[in-house]
Amino acid sequence: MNELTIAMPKGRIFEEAYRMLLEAGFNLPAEVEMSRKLMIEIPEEKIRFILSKPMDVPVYVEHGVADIGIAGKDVLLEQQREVHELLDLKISNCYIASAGLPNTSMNEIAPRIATKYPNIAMKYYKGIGEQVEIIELNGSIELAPMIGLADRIVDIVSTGRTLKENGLVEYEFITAVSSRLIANPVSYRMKGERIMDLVKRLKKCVNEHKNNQI
Ligand SMILES: Nc1ncnc2c1ncn2[C@@H]1O[C@H](COP(=O)(O)OP(=O)(O)OP(=O)(O)O)[C@@H](O)[C@H]1O
Ligand SMILES: O=P(O)(O)OC[C@H]1O[C@H](OP(=O)(O)OP(=O)(O)O)[C@H](O)[C@@H]1O
Repeated sequence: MNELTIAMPKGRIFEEAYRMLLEAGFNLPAEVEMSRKLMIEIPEEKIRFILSKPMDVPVYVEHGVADIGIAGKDVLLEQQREVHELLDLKISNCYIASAGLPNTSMNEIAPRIATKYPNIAMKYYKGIGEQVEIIELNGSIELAPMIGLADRIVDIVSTGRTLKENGLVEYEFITAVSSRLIANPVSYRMKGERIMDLVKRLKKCVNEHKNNQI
């Protein structure tokens, strides 16, 4: 059996993704103790996890140091890397939207859009024929309209709580987001059997989740 290196995003997605691997029958420790370790070896399954920032997962997979990885569709759309998207895991669901102060229209000339997703935002506004100026931020995006840095933000919305608590309203839905299983194209060819077995088992979990929701 080939050794498989899996890039896992630390933070929000990790817990749901790890639980799914357990459900898929992989022989993993029931709980991963929260340590500072960034690489976890599971010799029984010939699996090695590398834990990275969510935005970095496609980088490891594209370079082939991880065979597969789990990444948000937001990250994949933003980065457009050379990786295969194998399966929608339908976890960590949220969406990308534009938002701003209530009852305000955008500046007529080059409205300013604050975002952690410059490519997604640029493509969206280009698509609707708006010429915008992108202001790239790394977090706390909702601050931007409040303090006059931007007319609108383009950011993730999940519960809507952050928008509400900062007095912002949603203007346009841009795209739905969930986590995806991705693979390095060479690994996909060389370790195809192993990767397809994993896809099959995870697909079964995705379908079971769907059936439980009906
Ligand atoms: N409410 C949410 N806010 C942000 N990301 C979410 C949310 N719900 C689901 N996600 C998914 O989780 C991923 C982000 O995870 P997380 O919030 O742990 O990282 P981050 O805050 O972007 O990273 P960093 O560690 O660099 O601050 C996104 O790429 C998205 O796919
Ligand atoms: O709709 P909600 O459930 O409120 O979730 C959306 C918020 O969560 C994310 O922020 P995060 O907590 O990752 O903080 P940061 O982007 O400011 O680092 C996102 O950027 C929104 O601000």
